[in-house]
Amino acid sequence: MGFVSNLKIRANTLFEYILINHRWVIVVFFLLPLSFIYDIYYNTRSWLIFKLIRQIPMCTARPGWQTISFRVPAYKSTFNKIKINLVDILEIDTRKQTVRCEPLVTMGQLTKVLVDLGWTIPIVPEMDDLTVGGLVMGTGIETSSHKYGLFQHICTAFELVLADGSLITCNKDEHANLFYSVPWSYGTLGFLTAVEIKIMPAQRMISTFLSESRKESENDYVEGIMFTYNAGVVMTGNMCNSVEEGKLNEIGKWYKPWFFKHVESYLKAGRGVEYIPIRDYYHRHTRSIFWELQDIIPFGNNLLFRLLLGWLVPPKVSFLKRTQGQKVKELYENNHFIQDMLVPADQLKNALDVFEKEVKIYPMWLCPFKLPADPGMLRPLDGKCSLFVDIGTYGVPKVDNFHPVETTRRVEKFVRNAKGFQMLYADTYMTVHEFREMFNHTLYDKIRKELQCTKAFPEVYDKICRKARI
Ligand SMILES: NC(=O)C1=CN([C@@H]2O[C@H](COP(=O)(O)OP(=O)(O)OC[C@H]3O[C@@H](n4cnc5c(N)ncnc54)[C@H](OP(=O)(O)O)[C@@H]3O)[C@@H](O)[C@H]2O)C=CC1
Ligand SMILES: CC(C)=CCC[C@@H](C)[C@H]1CC[C@@]2(C)C3=C(CC[C@]12C)[C@@]1(C)CC[C@H](O)C(C)(C)[C@@H]1CC3
Repeated sequence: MGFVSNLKIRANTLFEYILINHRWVIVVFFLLPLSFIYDIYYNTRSWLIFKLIRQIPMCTARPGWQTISFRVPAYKSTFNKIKINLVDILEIDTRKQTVRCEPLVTMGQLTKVLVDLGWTIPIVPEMDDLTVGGLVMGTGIETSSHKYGLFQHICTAFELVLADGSLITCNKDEHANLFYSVPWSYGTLGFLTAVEIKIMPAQRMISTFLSESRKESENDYVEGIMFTYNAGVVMTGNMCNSVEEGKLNEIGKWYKPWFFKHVESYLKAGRGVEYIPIRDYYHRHTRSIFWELQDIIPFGNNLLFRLLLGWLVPPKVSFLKRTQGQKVKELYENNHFIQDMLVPADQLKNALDVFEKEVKIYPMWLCPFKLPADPGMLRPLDGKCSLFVDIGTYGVPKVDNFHPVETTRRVEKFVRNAKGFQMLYADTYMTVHEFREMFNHTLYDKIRKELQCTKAFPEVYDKICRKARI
């Protein structure tokens, strides 16, 4: 008789009767074998993880189609994917003038929270969905970069989980070598868990002054768009709080013309000043995805379309990517050129000639930036802080002899010889040797050895080369 019968519990079913009066039946025939199988499963899993998976390099589990680049990383299907679903802004310290945020915080999310509180980050890379993690591990640039440098130069600390599982915080004073090696390392030194970024007070408007001349030291923002080889518009902007009567232009409103089309109208109109709300300015190229949306929705800038559906635009880059299919992909591969090349300012004229000869794509984006002489992957040639220009070409080449690989390789060669750099979200056809010639690996190699990254993470080249992307 089962001991529970003394408690006068009535069994309603046979199963309950056995459970109450003869529990050993369940335990011996079911629970013991189940416990045995459970232990075998977890022990085998643990053994496998330790022996095999630890030999497989790691990457983040963020799906390839979500990333802001043309391709999907091939390694996402073979590497050990580590979930880093950290999506929040952690702390805004107005006394220290910093914001601490997690790697999946996006630019759109960050500017919304900060600007509402009267703050901003000095460089807000264009496109709402760019993430802090991607911008730190890759790079970020905007029209205030002539003053503040690249995205990495406004970051004051990185918090990472290293290959051995330890958590480390690095900045200019503590673990400085690691701090300078993280930018452009594409997740090959550790997993980023938090970033501290400088903030500064934001004023509500930006007055943009569209003219042919530019005075870098006096302007908060400088941007150029070339519409032909000979004609372009230079925009300089400053933050301000008041608006001149009749000069407010809320370019972010859904019914407004696409920004680059609006800028183009200044080719005829000549100089002009206008006042733009700060977030509208930051995300001015978002609605038209620079000028890429015109190839996808040819009537997207038509007034009727803007009035009716403009509020839904743009589609998410990640959704476009997810749904493009093989044929569209091939079409883009063979007839489209998407590159950002960073060249020393004194090479700008030569670079414009090369782009005119090789691709003839307009509009062309020009964004000056300052490159401090910090240690790391990017080193200005003479070891002094110098001015560079990002030349952004996105579109269909208008030359007869365009060949996706050969043309890109010729442009890459020019950039290497000019001591410039290629942005690595785009296709790169450089060999590993050419890549190491463009990017200084001295500190990177040292840190990888020190942190025992060899088995845990691949090298940058193996994540960004053409072979690693589908
Ligand atoms: N205005 C601008 O400056 C623009 C910049 N870009 C480019 O877009 C890219 C950013 O796109 P986004 O979609 O945000 O980022 P991605 O998801 O493309 O990530 C870029 C790289 O950063 C690594 N990475 C991201 N988060 C972490 C983390 N927490 N720990 C370790 N590694 C991490 C990724 O590693 P893994 O492969 O393992 O996931 C990947 O190699 C940048 O490379 C930038 O240069 C694009 C448009 C405009
Ligand atoms: C430094 C700066 C300002 C870079 C801007 C880069 C953008 C113009 C690039 C980044 C991602 C990008 C390559 C992308 C595309 C166009 C150019 C983009 C937006 C598109 C939308 C073109 C159409 C394609 O079918 C597809 C959807 C895959 C891609 C996605 C990524």
